[in-house]
Amino acid sequence: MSTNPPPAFKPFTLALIQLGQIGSDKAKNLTHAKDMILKAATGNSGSKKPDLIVLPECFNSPYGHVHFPNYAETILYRPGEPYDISKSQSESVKMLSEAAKEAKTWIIGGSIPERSTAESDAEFFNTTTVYSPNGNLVAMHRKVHLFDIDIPGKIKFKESETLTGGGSLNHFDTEFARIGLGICYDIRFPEMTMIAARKGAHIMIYPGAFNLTTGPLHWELLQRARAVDNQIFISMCSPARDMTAGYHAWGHSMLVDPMGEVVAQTEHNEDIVYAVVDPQIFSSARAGIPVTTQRRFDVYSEVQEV
Ligand SMILES: NC(=O)CCC(=O)C(=O)O
Repeated sequence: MSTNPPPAFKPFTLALIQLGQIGSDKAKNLTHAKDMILKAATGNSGSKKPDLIVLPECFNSPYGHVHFPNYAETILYRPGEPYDISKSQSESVKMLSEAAKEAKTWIIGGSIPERSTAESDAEFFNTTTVYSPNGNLVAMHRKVHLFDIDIPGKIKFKESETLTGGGSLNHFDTEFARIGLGICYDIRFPEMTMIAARKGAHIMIYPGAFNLTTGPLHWELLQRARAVDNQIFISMCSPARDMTAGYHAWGHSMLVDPMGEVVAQTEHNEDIVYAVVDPQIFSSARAGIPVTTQRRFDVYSEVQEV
């Protein structure tokens, strides 16, 4: 993770694609995702063309641990090293790179199941990749906290049946902001957001896919909590809800500002949410309630290991 000073925070337009039609046919999933990126890139009547487009978690595959190995792609990205897209073994990476170039926008490519190597002893990750407007792959994040839950009678899910958790925290810099990365369940771990905020992130973006049990209770609450605690913007981008799929996503893709207000959101159908990320709210929240300068690290140090 870079420790350079963050870029100046400038207003930018975000487009969250709450993608529908994610089925078992990967080629169709990729074609539809690209079409939606190009549609999102034109903006809507009330907004300018977006600077950054975000896809949801697991956009090229059905969501479920049995599917991950079958849909996984080998990316072989090494942070800080140039990446030759033309030699990439990942069709999703190639599509996202082309889409970023055609749309001339930054893209956070939701997430895909990733295979660490082409060898038989490969590990599998839930991975997001990031593209600059010239189509370069510039950052990657592997979901750190795997979604392993069991709420009797409601939902049981165990990503760790086939996935391994990522081992790093990641952000990237654009010409308008420093952007921290997480994936879905990662939002339940405030440490991650706190570290990103203290490293200068202006916004944390989480491709995600909550469900019909935890979604209504926690989806908005967690985003507002992380936003207020850290006085940064928080956004989560979900797939659309498909009641014929094995996993029912909550939807409600949204952007929350540093005061904890929901700036924009949608319901559960396929949709594109456009929102302006306004640095003025970031500055006024921090000036009015100056917790970022009132922290008592002298007191907290004793609980670091608890
Ligand atoms: N895909 C996920 O990580 C789902 C997380 C979730 O639903 C939760 O309640 O947390």
